[in-house]
Amino acid sequence: MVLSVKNLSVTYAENVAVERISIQLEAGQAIGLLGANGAGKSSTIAAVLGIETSTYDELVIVGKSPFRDRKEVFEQVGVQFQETRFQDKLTVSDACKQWQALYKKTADVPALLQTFGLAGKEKQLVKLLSGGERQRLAVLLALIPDPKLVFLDELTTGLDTKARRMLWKQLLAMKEDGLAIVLTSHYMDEIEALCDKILILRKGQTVFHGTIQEVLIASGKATLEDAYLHFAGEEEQWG
Ligand SMILES: Nc1ncnc2c1ncn2[C@@H]1O[C@H](COP(=O)(O)OP(=O)(O)OP(=O)(O)O)[C@@H](O)[C@H]1O
Repeated sequence: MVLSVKNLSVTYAENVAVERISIQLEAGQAIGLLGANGAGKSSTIAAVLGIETSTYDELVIVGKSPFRDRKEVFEQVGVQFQETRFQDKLTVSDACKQWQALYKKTADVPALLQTFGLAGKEKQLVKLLSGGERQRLAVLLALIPDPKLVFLDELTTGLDTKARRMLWKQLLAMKEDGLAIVLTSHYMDEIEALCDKILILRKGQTVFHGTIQEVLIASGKATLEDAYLHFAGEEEQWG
């Protein structure tokens, strides 16, 4: 098991942001964490990584505790955040080198640059990359540790169709090689392309956890988008 979370809750002051969430993930599997804005997806990821305080019955990530074995977990887990911030004078090559320096063992960076369509852009300032290129760089950096598990937050927001397809293809190939993925996305085609199972949060509560086929049956809807809206409580109202 690459990730085992049992009954994890996150509370801010008196507000419960996530209540008793459980996730089990094996090597080569991907789970989609779904929910409306504010449903608790980012809080869950932060808690699983040990960045946010939480209560839980079990929290084991790549066989370790994110608190006691922070270093070992860090070496084997990649994280792509929604908006990665880069320094003004940083080039693509500098960013890769800085990231590589953080890890003992790293993936083949020139190969990753090729895969992500950034070969030839090594000397360009990160701030001058297009939004989509910067997004691809953020995913590339998350893969530099050659992780067993990667957290991808809003993976292809802002990417064009071709870039999205290329990224999916690459991640599917990495899954075949055993990479486990926790993905948050508001795009249901992305979830269908990459995920073996989904967990839908609504105001911090798990309202569905299962496969895509199961969510269609349970909701009585024909498409994942309709099934998602049914469970996430986004039908016909804000919030
Ligand atoms: N540091 C914090 N302090 C207090 N409340 C917080 C904090 N972080 C998040 N929250 C609240 O916890 C709830 C869950 O937020 P979270 O960011 O986990 O949602 P999300 O599902 O990731 O949303 P989005 O899709 O908008 O990124 C929200 O009500 C949010 O306002």
